[in-house]
Amino acid sequence: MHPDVDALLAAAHVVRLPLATRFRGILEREAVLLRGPNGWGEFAPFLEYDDAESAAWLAAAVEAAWGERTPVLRDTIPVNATLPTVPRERIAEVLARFGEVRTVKIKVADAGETLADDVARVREVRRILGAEGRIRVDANGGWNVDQAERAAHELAGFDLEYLEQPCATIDELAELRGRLHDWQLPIAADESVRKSDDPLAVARAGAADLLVVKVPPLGGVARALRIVAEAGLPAVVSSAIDTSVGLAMGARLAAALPELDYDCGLGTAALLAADVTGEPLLPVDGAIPVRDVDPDPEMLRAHAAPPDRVAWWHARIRRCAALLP
Ligand SMILES: O=C(O)CCC(=O)c1ccccc1C(=O)O
Ligand SMILES: [Mg+2]
Repeated sequence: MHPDVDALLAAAHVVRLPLATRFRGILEREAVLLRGPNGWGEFAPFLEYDDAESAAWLAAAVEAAWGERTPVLRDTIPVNATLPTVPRERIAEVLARFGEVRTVKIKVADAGETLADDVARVREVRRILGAEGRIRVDANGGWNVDQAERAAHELAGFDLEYLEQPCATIDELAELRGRLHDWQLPIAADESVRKSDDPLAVARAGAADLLVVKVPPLGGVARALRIVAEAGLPAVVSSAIDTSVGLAMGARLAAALPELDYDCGLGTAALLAADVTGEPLLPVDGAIPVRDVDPDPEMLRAHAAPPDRVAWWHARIRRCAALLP
């Protein structure tokens, strides 16, 4: 199952794709697509991640392209729209990229934004979606416990589905969860799962009501399935501004989970201005299909990263491959 590093480099296509809107401060997304005997995998840890963290992403890409497939239980995955921190006037236009979705995840607590800005965005999304729509917010750990409690208070009238990673640490999440208990506002853990040495610690601490799980940081579909089973909590599968190849990896996990009660964060092909296939995994009627994605060689060529970036990614793959189990 494990290709050696020369096989990995021979299988690698490094691309740089434009985003339709700024996300996490970036306007372009670099990714490596790897073709193995069993399909395609994606290796795209964010540029600032260290090698230890990035090695899990490589393990996931290798599993996708060289490993066995997990049996799937469903053939489409309901997804949410993901709303980056955009001005209120642009919200309708960004959401329209996702087509007909019933669920929106709104980024909040971004640097330079006030709680009033976040509340205004949530209000606008509720107006667009109507009372039936589902809204969740993701603070990426940007609030302390008091700020998060305050935000929960201000957002109380908008019938939120859950708060994703309101605070950075497991202790803070546990404290907040205690304070919000009477409010019936669930807390989802994302970074506390994918960036922790122990992805089960947050569940063991009783610090979250549900888990956000992503295939690459958890080292693959098989390991992510084990983590969800051991945690014993509901899970939402999400992504990281992946190409359609990476989204297909997430869809496979979502399709294999025994229970899937929440719409998944796998609609983000809508945030790309270009993808690697002419048949991208864009949401249709609020869902994406579970299927293999084969990049179009023409599109890989058209979006090939510049030579210095290819060399940078090859060096990163070499270092991460040395850390694989
Ligand atoms: O979950 C989603 O709706 C999409 C993915 C997403 O929000 C995300 C994308 C890139 C990096 C971090 C995150 C995150 O969930 O925190
Ligand atoms: Mg998140």
